[in-house]
Amino acid sequence: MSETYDFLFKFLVIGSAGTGKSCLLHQFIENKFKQDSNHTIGVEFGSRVVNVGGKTVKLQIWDTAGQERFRSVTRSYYRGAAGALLVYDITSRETYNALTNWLTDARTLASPNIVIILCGNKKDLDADREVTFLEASRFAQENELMFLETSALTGENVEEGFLKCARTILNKIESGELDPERMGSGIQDGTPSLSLHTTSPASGSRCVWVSSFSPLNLLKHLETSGSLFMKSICNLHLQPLSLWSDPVVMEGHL
Ligand SMILES: Nc1nc2c(ncn2[C@@H]2O[C@H](COP(=O)(O)OP(=O)(O)OP(=O)(O)O)[C@@H](O)[C@H]2O)c(=O)[nH]1
Repeated sequence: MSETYDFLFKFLVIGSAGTGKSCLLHQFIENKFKQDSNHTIGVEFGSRVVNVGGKTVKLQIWDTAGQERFRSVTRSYYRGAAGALLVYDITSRETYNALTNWLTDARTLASPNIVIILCGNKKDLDADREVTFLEASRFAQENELMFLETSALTGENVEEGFLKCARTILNKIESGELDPERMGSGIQDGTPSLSLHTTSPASGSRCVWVSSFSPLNLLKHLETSGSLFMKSICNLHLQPLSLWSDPVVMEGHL
């Protein structure tokens, strides 16, 4: 179905493996905890339309694999992201110590202006905490990040994290600090979009990928990210069905 919205923001969810990135995305999209979450291979995708400050905003969210072996693939998705959730696990100092590397990647590969919210996830496991709220808040302050502790399990602060990030981007657009027209801003206005659907007969799951791009950005996107990655790992063949019929304009087979 075609959706109308005022803006589309590209978001990333980044951070070390096992911190709960996929569960946070799932909680935000489905409003429930993802049981038996497995390591993400490459990237996964979700989207949701939200209302922020009187505007309708579609969040196009790329959940990246935290494992080092996927780093070169996931890095290719950073370009042009407007916002990011940078996730660590409050029960793992190792994931907290890795934050600086993730932050450097986000600011160099996405955009120096990317709006980032630091999420200390697994807040429900307070008894096993290895990172205090205070030290993480200091880190956030020193690095000009917003900060929240979240729980993908209980849902606490999950919606707030995504919305806070979106609200900040919108404020920056309204104040003129961010220009949505700039190439690579990670922001599109609500012009008609194309959807990209793929089907996996092997797994029987449909809509492995569903994403929307304005027509102008579609070819660029296909060149730079989704299709190349999918082609490289899954031998995906994309076939245009019809360029202007919404929602299914392309179909692929794994
Ligand atoms: N208690 C608790 N467990 C969580 C929470 N979020 C995620 N988990 C668990 O943490 C593990 C990893 O979660 P994922 O969402 O797969 O982690 P990820 O960051 O996406 O991992 P990669 O895909 O490898 O980068 C799973 O066993 C989840 O059940 C949370 O808020 N609380």
